[in-house]
Amino acid sequence: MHATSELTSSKRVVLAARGIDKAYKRGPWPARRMLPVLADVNFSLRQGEVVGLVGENGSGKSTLMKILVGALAPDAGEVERAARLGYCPQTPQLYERLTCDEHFELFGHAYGIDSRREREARHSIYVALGFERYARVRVSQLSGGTVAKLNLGLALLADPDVLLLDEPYAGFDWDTYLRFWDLVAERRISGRSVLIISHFVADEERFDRILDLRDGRTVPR
Ligand SMILES: Nc1ncnc2c1ncn2[C@@H]1O[C@H](COP(=O)(O)OP(=O)(O)OP(=O)(O)O)[C@@H](O)[C@H]1O
Repeated sequence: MHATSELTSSKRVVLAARGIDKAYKRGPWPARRMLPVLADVNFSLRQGEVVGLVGENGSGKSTLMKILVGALAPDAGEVERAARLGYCPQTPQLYERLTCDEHFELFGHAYGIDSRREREARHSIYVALGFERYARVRVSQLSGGTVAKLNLGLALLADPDVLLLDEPYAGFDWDTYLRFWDLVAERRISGRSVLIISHFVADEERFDRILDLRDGRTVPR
């Protein structure tokens, strides 16, 4: 793990969750019961931190991520967002008939970025992740790995202060995996924060902190 984690502890908190509970309804009526997934989760992310949230399949990682970004309401607890967030969901929310370029244009409009800045950002994302040659290819014709690059690229487009990534490197080849970590390291140096959730962590030294999600709670490793 990075030696600077003590340094970052003096930095401001950009995202915090306190006392988060979440349960889902399960099973057919009338045998419906509540399945508790998160129980009193407390979490914070500081400026310039790269944090891993690790847990086995079904442990509630995506549920917590959705609550952190505001896509899902918790049953109890609160989330404080003190910076601009970018979110890369586990299942890409893309349009089959649109090309990569068209996605960047569409998301650029949605983020309110002017078209010159959007084109510059798009170009550097293509170069950083190595998929410029697919710029004019429709999503329906892209490989799974390229879809994952586009999904990540769209989260990067508005240059958010905090990047929340749900299983970002699952479909990446080795070269892209290394490019991904270069990109994360650059963001870290420039004071931006990254939260990565995954069911496995191969390179612990790339993170400032790793938290395990176990029995509905986050436990520092
Ligand atoms: N909308 C839903 N309704 C009912 N149960 C749900 C719903 N979403 C998730 N669950 C259940 O909540 C638990 C946690 O799911 P979640 O997707 O948060 O886990 P995860 O740690 O991200 O899993 P994975 O590593 O497989 O992606 C699982 O048992 C899942 O089946």
